[in-house]
Amino acid sequence: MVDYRREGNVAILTVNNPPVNAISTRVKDGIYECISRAKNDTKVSVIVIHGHGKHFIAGADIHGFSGQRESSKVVATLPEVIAFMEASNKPIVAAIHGTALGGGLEIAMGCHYRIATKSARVGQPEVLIGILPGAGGTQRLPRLCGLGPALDLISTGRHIKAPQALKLGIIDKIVSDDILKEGIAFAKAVIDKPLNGRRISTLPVKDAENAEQLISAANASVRKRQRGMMAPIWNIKAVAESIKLPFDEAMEKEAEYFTVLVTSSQARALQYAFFSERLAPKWEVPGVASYNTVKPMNIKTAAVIGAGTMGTGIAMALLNARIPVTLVEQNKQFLEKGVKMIQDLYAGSVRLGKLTADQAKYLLSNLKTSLSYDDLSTVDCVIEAVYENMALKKEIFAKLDNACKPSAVLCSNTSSLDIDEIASATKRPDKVIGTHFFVPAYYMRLLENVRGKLTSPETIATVQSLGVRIGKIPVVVGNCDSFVGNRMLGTYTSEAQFLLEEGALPHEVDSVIKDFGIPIGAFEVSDLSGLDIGWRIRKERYEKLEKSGKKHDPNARFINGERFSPLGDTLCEKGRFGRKTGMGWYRYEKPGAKEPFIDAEITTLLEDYSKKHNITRRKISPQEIFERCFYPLINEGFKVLEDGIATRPEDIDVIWINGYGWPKYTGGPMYYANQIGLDKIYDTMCYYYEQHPTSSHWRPSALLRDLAKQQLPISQWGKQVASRL
Ligand SMILES: CC(C)(COP(=O)(O)OP(=O)(O)OC[C@H]1O[C@@H](n2cnc3c(N)ncnc32)[C@H](O)[C@@H]1OP(=O)(O)O)[C@@H](O)C(=O)NCCC(=O)NCCSC(=O)C[C@@H](O)CCCCCCCCCCCCC(=O)O
Repeated sequence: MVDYRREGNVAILTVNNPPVNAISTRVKDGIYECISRAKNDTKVSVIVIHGHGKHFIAGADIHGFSGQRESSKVVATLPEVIAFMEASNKPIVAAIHGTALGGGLEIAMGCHYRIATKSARVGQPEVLIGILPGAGGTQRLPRLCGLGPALDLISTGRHIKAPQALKLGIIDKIVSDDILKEGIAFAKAVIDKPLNGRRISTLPVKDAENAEQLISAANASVRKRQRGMMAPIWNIKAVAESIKLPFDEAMEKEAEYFTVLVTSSQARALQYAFFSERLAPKWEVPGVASYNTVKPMNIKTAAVIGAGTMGTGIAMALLNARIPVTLVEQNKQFLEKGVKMIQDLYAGSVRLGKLTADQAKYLLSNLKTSLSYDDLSTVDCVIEAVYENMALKKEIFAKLDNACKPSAVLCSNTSSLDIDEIASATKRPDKVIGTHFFVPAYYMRLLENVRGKLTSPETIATVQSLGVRIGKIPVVVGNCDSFVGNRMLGTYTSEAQFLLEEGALPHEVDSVIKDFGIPIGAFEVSDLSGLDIGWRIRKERYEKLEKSGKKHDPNARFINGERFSPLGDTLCEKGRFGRKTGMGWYRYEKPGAKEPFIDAEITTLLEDYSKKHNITRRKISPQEIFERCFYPLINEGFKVLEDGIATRPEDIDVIWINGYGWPKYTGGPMYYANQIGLDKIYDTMCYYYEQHPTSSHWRPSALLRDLAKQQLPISQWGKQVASRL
């Protein structure tokens, strides 16, 4: 785990714990033993610590916070090991490449010098997994780089690159990529330098005079950006101790606050989410294939069909990953508008300093445009991103099938339509797959990859690997109406509207949703994305119904015996499409304005509606709103597992956290269900199903029922499903 060797008078400690050199008990013990050995070795004058593989040290082993810890041979805790390093009379140099994160940076700060390669990143990301830097990070970082930057880095968890770390004084020098050679050379040059002033714990905190202002600004930012999370508040509190107490006493506070956080349910949920996100790309279709049995195709070039918001966003996601893209539209004007959208977004990134002008120019140089599918004969992958219309999509896929080389993978960005039907328009259904991106596609991390009945494992592997390459978290799901995310969302949006019919107002429903931690309410989001989008899809369904001989009544509150709310259609008929028309479920100052206001017209419309349908409006409690919005959604997640549409509860959680703003600190809907108690959810489902028998989303899932009855956690779901098959 930690190797020791000596080169002349330099002791070299190599941390070797793949894949990221995380600090396990054995690594911690190894560092302690090697430092002791170097201290006692009379031939050693200076010590270099570095990491084997891609990283210096990416922090403590996260598995250790909730699992069983290995017993320690040397007993000293990590903070004690770091204090032992700092007290050494022989200089210690941290030679950093890859990342020095969390406990890795804390170890580096226990050293007397820190050098790093230019591409190295450092940070204290503990807050993101619900804890705080518990090995002196909250006390040494403000002494090293100042209170303001330390508060920022520790409360946000963001990583910074070596050049910025150098500016902040976190590292002493940027060196070439031959990090060990550089470390040894640097160490030799500092052998005789006095260590006074190099032991960070002995230094005063920089910027202490502005402490009050800096701490209240940090707290204000947390309230705004990390609402509902407890870790950022405790992180700030721990850093604030650095200006109130001497180092040793503040370290005791750090340990006390660390204990509060590490035992919290938020920390457990965030750590579960951390590992779930890393599990998602490792897809598995039980009994068929999995990520480690199939090789993906290498995508060298891609095309995107449709230059609207979705198509241009997808094109940018590909361009950002240096994949040349051909953007195709049927109409020159649309194409030019799309290209302008991309150019403007890159120009904005340049203005914000996220890209240099040269980088933006390079990215744009990989964008080609075309009005003809004939230009797609050599591309490896095409992503269709036109509006949701089956006939149109089938027409496009038939044309793509003729125009593209036989090995090309054909993807549809549909958010709800049947992939098998789309694939049936081609002679290569094995190469057809859904790639459901989320708006804005260049930013949102979720990619829901929808496999059809005939999609080949190689095609699945290809889009999963492409997803990782373009910085997404790809999740494989099965084909059903609206797939996983939108299928579960459907229960929530329907129930939100039923609540309006029965007495709630849009802002009342939205505030319960936001209080739970979802950043935007159901009605706010509907106004943001445009009510007309759902209306168009529904109108297609009404037409289909009519074709099958069933007349659609615009006032109908039931379709095929299932409760339905026509309220969305009513608003659209009045031209209330949401923000873009200045009115939807809310009123806006003008079309396009962002701030929603409660609209008296909507209140009247709802009252009239309820009267017309003989519904007695009543005050609906926040608890009822909560249960009615979220329990059917969770229940649908269980049904999705039962149906084999999702292969793991973790995948559903990743979808909801990364595509729908579900608060990560609750772990996602499936993990959260366990926290509420599966029996409680099941009983509540039964209660509402009795009251609302015409809403099938209240029918409890059999899987939920079985687990609840046997008092089993969701982790046992696989066995339950298997036992019924
Ligand atoms: C490092 C990354 C940036 C790499 O990203 P990349 O995309 O390249 O790769 P992946 O993310 O896919 O990761 C690859 C692989 O590695 C696994 N992994 C990554 N990091 C860790 C980790 N830290 N632990 C375990 N495993 C990790 C990952 O799961 C993948 O595995 P797979 O099987 O899927 O291949 C990126 O990975 C990243 O950002 N990692 C997380 C970095 C991080 O969060 N670091 C902080 C960790 S927490 C920490 O360091 C806490 C410290 O402050 C120390 C706290 C000490 C506490 C001691 C308290 C004592 C209190 C005193 C009490 C005294 C009284 C008493 O004793 O009683």
